Amino acid sequence: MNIEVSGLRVNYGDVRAIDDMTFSLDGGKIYGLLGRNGSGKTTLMSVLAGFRRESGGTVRVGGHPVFENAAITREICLIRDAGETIDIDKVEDALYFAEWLRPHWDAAYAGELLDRFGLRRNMKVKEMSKGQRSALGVVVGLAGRSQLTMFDESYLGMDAPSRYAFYDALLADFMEHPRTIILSTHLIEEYSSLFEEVVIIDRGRLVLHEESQTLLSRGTSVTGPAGQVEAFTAGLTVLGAKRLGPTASAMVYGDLDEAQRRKAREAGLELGPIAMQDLFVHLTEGSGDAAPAVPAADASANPFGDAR
Ligand SMILES: Nc1ncnc2c1ncn2[C@@H]1O[C@H](COP(=O)(O)OP(=O)(O)OP(=O)(O)O)[C@@H](O)[C@H]1O
Repeated sequence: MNIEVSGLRVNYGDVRAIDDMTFSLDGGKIYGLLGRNGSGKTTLMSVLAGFRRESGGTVRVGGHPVFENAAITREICLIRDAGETIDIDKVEDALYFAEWLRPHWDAAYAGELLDRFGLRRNMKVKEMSKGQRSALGVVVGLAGRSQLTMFDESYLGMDAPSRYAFYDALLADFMEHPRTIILSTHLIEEYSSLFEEVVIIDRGRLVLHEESQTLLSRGTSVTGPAGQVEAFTAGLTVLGAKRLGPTASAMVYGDLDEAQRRKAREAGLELGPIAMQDLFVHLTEGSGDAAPAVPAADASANPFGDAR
């Protein structure tokens, strides 16, 4: 299910949570929606799900407006952090409700997932732990097989084995039943390998939307003799650097061309990937401007700082 967002604005009274946001997603992929606290992720997903009306601009899912459009919202599922089932008595009631609501509901798969997360049908939702409630949300989200499925930090409270079980289940089920999945998370490194494309927002504005691989290719770690690392990175955008004895390692933002890579090799430097989380921090720090620029002062500052 494709998504087109054009000039979107969402206000809460005087607060503008989304400001002139435009992007489009082809659908049929797993997307990461990343942004710092209060950047507008939940607001954006609420509008995509039809829970909230846009204040301006347009949102189309599968080519149709979403708000108060039952034909399209029945194909959309948004699972919030504590699960969307919190006012429901028992797990079995949550499943019954989901089956009634979701046209592609797979009851057998829901049963499998309950076992995988150690949930029982007769459990009372209000007596479940936060992690168990999140797991129930995940079961409802996955077994619903909605054309557009969004998980808004739905892993909150889930322990590491449960989160890994979620990633495995999500990927396996997505391969068998491709659909559009949007995951918002602050656990960027845990999730990053799932994302085919990434949308980063900051203070209600789009920072970037691109393939994960393209984003990752913008960052390079440079490791080797400290003097050589410093000489090589002079004039480049250095996100961070550390030094251990005679060896230093720096994270560089921006494409390195073949000549630069050759120069690095000749200087005995090792080039490697850097983590998506480091790129995210760089892209969203400071002013929150849409352009992923580093203030000139940062580029010229000595990134090796006190470590020298
Ligand atoms: N009901 C509301 N009333 C007023 N302001 C709100 C409301 N909900 C959200 N906001 C504001 O809108 C902005 C975006 O909030 P939103 O919850 O969408 O961010 P988020 O990216 O999901 O944050 P987090 O990562 O902390 O969950 C914030 O400035 C927030 O204070």
